[in-house]
Amino acid sequence: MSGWGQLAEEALYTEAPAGDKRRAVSGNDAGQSGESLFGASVRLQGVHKSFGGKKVLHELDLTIRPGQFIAVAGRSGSGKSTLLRLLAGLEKPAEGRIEIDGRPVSGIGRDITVMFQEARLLPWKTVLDNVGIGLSGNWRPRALHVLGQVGLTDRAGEWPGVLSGGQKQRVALARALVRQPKLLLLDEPLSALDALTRLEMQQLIGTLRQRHGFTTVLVTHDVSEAVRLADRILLIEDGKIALDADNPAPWPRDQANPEFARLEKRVLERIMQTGGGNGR
Ligand SMILES: Nc1ncnc2c1ncn2[C@@H]1O[C@H](COP(=O)(O)OP(=O)(O)OP(=O)(O)O)[C@@H](O)[C@H]1O
Repeated sequence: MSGWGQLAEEALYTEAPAGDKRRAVSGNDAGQSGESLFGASVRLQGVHKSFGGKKVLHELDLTIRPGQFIAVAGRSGSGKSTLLRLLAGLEKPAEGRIEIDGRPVSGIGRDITVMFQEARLLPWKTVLDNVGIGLSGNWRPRALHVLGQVGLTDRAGEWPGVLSGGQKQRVALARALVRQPKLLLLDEPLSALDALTRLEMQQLIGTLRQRHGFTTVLVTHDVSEAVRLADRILLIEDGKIALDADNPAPWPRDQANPEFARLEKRVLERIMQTGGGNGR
């Protein structure tokens, strides 16, 4: 996974402008189909991205409906994080257009928040203050409300150092959600967690997404995670979308559901077929 750098860190903590008409954090937008009046629409047209002459993404066309949950899978080095960084405005495409709600990408902080593999909490701030980093005005009731949604109300006054890895990621999730994003970008946020904590976090993210209706793009190596969480799964290989599959299984998704197993098998087989064509 590539680093997001200082720019991302600073932008992550920037508050949405005053008067911005955000849906209340207790809103309920996303239906079973993932359609939402609140989530951002995303459109990529003819996107090319190279590093040092090496094509990473090319001729990428993609439309994401408001409120849809997309998982991006693929072999290591296939360009998943690059796609996420392009959506966040942290990288510019060499060619092509990327629009969020019909406007060119303007960066993290306003409508877009991100969650990384590491929670990136400030150790000298309490849990509550970490959630509220960069916010001004009367943010505490809102931050406490969101901490309640991730099950950490009673830890609000503690230091991050005493939390478990899963609890730290819950704080990071609260910090992302308190900004009421229209687009949530998840760059393998659960990959460092143990299996049980990971399952609990998947459930939490899926439930909160259903409740709030934000559009979500999750980069993951874990095909089960992709099928459990996403309405639609993209597989990137050789800079292109090698598979674009809708998930027929209804939320909450049960691994025992035959549709779940069929889709998981299909994605895994496709990954095996691709054979690491990028040579990485
Ligand atoms: N800033 C950069 N400068 C040069 N090359 C880069 C840069 N960012 C990414 N790359 C290269 O682009 C390719 C795709 O990287 P990317 O991080 O998008 O892959 P990924 O699919 O997210 O990989 P992983 O699953 O291992 O995290 C890799 O070959 C990587 O080395």
